[in-house]
This record gives sequence, C-alpha cells and structure tokens, in this order.
Amino acid sequence: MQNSALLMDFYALTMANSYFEQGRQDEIAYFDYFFRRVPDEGGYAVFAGLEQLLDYLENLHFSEQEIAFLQQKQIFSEGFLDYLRHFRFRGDLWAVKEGTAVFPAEPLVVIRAPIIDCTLIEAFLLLTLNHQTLIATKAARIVSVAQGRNVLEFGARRAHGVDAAHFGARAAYIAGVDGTSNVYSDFACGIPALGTMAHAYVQSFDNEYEAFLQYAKTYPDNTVLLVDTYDTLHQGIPNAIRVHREYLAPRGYKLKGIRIDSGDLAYLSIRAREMLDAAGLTETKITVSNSLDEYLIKDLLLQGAKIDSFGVGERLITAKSEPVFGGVYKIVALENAGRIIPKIKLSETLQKTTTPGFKNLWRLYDKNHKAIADVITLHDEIIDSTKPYMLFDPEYTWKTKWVTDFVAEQKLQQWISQGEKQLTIPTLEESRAHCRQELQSLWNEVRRLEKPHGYYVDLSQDLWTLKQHLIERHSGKKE
Ligand SMILES: Nc1ncnc2c1ncn2[C@@H]1O[C@H](COP(=O)(O)OP(=O)(O)OP(=O)(O)O)[C@@H](O)[C@H]1O
Ligand SMILES: O=P(O)(O)OC[C@H]1O[C@H](OP(=O)(O)OP(=O)(O)O)[C@H](O)[C@@H]1O
Ligand SMILES: O=C(O)c1cccnc1
Repeated sequence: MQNSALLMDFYALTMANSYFEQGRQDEIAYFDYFFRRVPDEGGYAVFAGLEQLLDYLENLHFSEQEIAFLQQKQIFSEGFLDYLRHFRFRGDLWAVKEGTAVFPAEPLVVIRAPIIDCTLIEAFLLLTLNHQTLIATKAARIVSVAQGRNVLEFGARRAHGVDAAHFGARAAYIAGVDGTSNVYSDFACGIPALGTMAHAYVQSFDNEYEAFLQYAKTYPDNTVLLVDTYDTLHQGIPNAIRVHREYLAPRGYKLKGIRIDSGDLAYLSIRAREMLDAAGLTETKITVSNSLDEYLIKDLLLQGAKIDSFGVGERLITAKSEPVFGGVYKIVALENAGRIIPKIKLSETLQKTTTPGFKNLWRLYDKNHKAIADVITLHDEIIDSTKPYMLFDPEYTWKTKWVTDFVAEQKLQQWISQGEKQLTIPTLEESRAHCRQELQSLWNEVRRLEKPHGYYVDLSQDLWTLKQHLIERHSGKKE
C-alpha cells in the first residue's frame, strides 16, 4: 500500500470530524498501547514493529485524491477536510525498544498528541505492533527450545499476505531466528536469505542421484540436498553420500548438508547422522522441516534427534497456536490548560480496568542483571536505586517485598517530539542483540514454555493511589 493514510477504522474519521466540529483539534490527549495476556500462556512477549510505526507517523498525510474521496461521503465538514489536507502528526511518542521483553499491562508505547492525531493513528499502530510483536514472541519461543541450533524462517508461502511475510520475517529475526527464505527481507533489511532446494528440483530429473549431482556441480561449496523425495534412508542419504564421494570429495569439497522434510524426523535424523558419520561426513549438517513449532522441536530434541537446523514455516509466520496478539490502545489522560487530567475505563475485573495517567515504565535488576520486577510509575517519578524500594502487588496490596541493591532502568524512550524524530532508529542487528540481552536478563522460570512464573508488574504507590481514587470516583462512591 503506497499511501496508507486511509488505513484506519471509519469511526476514527467520524470521531475526529466531531472533535474538530467542537473546536477540540488542539486538545492534547494521552494514549497507551499495552496488552493483557501473553499468547500461548507464555511468560513474556517480545516487542516489535516500532520502526514501521515511526515511519508511518513521519509520513502520514492525506492526498487530494483521498480528501476528494472523503468529501463524497458527505458527512465530513469542509473545515475538517481542510484540516486533513494539512495534517501532519504533531505529537510526542515514547516507547520501549524493539526486542524488549515485555509483560501484560505495561505501557509499551505512550502517545501525547492532539486528540485528532491520537484518534487517526489507532488502527495502523495496533495492526503494526500487534502483528510484529505476535511473531517476535512466537519466534522467541521457537528459538528458545532449539538450544542454540539454527532456526530458519521458511513461512513466506503460508503468510497472510505480502506484508505479513516480510514484516513477519523481520520480527522473527529480531527475536533470534538466524535467517529467512524470503529474499525480499534480505534485500530490504539485510536478514540473511538462506535455503536448500524443493522437491520439484529433484523430481525434474530422471533420478535422484542425477539431481544431486547437478546441484553439486552448480554449488560445490554449498551443496545442501533434500533427501526425502523417494526414500530417505534407502535412496536419499545414500545418493547424497555418493555425490560427495564421487564428485565433491575428489574436488576438495564436502557435502554441506541435507534436509529431511517428512517421516519420523527424530528417527530419520538419528539414522542420517549415523550414515553421514560412517561416511566421514561428520560436519555435514542436518536440517529438518515439516510443520514444526516450539512443541515439536522440544519433543524432537527430547527424542534424541540429531538436528543442526530447523526450517520453520507456517506455524511461525501465522503464529498458528494463537494467532492474535491482543494489544490495545486506550486513552489515559487529557490536558486542560497544561494540567493532566487522568482518565480511566472501569471494568468487571481489575485486570481490565485501565491504568490512568501519563506514565513511565521501570525495570529493576539485581546485581547479576536479572530482572526482578517492572514498576509502572507516573511519568515524572524517579526510582532511586540508592534507597530500598517497596514493591507491592497492585491487586493484593498486602503482598509486599523490599528490594535493595538493585539497578533501576527506565524502559520508555522518547522517539518523537512534536512530530519530529528524536532518536536514531536502531539497526535490525542492534534490535536483535538487544533482544538477546533482554531474554538473558529473564529468569529461566519466566522464560520456560509451559506454566512460566508470573513476572511482577507493579504500580508505584502514587500511581496506585491515583488509580484507586479514580475507581472510587467513577464507581459512584465519591460522585
Ligand atoms: N519424531 C517425531 N515426533 C513428533 N512429531 C514428529 C516426529 N517426526 C515428525 N513429526 C511431525 O509430525 C507431522 C507429520 O506430518 P504428516 O502427517 O504430514 O507426515 P509427513 O511425514 O509429512 O508425510 P508426507 O510424506 O505425506 O508429507 C509433522 O508436523 C512433523 O513435524
Ligand atoms: O511446513 P512448514 O513449517 O510451513 O515449512 C515450510 C514447508 O514448505 C515447503 O513445503 P512445500 O510443500 O510448500 O514445498 P516443497 O515442494 O519445497 O516441499 C518445505 O518443504 C516445508 O515443508
Ligand atoms: O529453502 C528451503 O529449504 C525452503 C524454503 C521455503 C520453504 N521451505 C523450504
């Protein structure tokens, strides 16, 4: 989509028009992006998609053609349409870095902007952050169980569209996969494009040996052969070894790898390793693929599979086990004559009740740089790590814990001020390195796949008091 200004929900425009008609176009509002639950009952999510959001905000404008299209709807005032004609995002934006490990209820992006700006950007912000954070989170789970083995993203053909393929590959790379089959993602942002061969290549020859031989002739120093087209153990692997022996070895090359894409991957990889080793091919790598995900990879390794590399497609690129990341974007304050007026949305449960106000996010680390807890504070609060700090559960407030000897780090950074970019956007490699560090800072108990330890996300005393005050006010007790 070349110009995505109209990629928004229709109600954003109807509300914006109404704000405009009330003369509220300069009224400042605060919105938070946060989520309530980690997919797959996981212990953490990996934040991604910020670069695309920043690019969008920098370039957002309405063309004459789009204005004319809106005019035809005959529900928007001429004044509002003229306002859109000159529209540029004028707000401020704070966000955690891409690759940051994040937890439910935390403000991951905070927007302070004229209320019309806040309103118009909702859909793009949500779809971009929800999609990439979903895939990054899924990829982190997959990479975590591979125990240092390579994970390659093979999903382009199964992705839900072109953007999903490319930005999915990007998010997966931030979260630790080693490469992608998607050449565009290499061209566009330097994610190493890698791959083996398809069954069609093998089938296009009279026999498998001939296919392998011709491939080896084309790529003698990078011969990776798909060995499961006919019979993995009786034909595929023997033919691969034969090509090595008869063609590659005499020319000083070694068979680089094989890929197995069907059958019992644990059993076949163990037998393949034995056969390759017996032929002196101890360095030849074994890649497997076939509807893999974190559960199957964990299971294969438990079965003693001899695998060096996992190709993971459909279940990663679509986050098949739980394909929705429920990040939301909620108003948390308005400004009136420079004063911040916090806003709350009440709900049946405390978890769904929004946390009001202009806020900041802190992470407390112990001396070994392991994350102890996150604390959401009011924006101008400082957590002084030279003094003991009391953490308390925002729901069960009697559960308290004093922490001492800790390091406090602010997780939100200001990326945009009054519409202008403030910080240099990290490279993909920097975001990936950041993600690695972030995941290392989490305890294994928080990272584990199943029934992870709930990580503490607390409110500061001042923020808790503010929230409580608003809950009481709006639930009728003080009105
Ligand atoms: N040892 C194993 N333990 C657990 N799951 C496995 C094991 N080996 C393979 N699998 C998984 O089982 C599924 C098998 O898929 P499927 O039923 O399509 O069989 P297939 O081997 O691909 O057959 P086909 O030759 O018809 O493609 C895949 O998701 C694969 O990753
Ligand atoms: O199973 P996934 O996790 O999505 O991994 C990608 C799959 O895509 C390919 O199959 P496909 O049948 O599309 O093509 P092929 O002829 O190359 O095997 C590949 O062989 C994998 O099985
Ligand atoms: O390179 C591969 O082996 C590959 C690429 C895309 C999909 N499946 C496999």
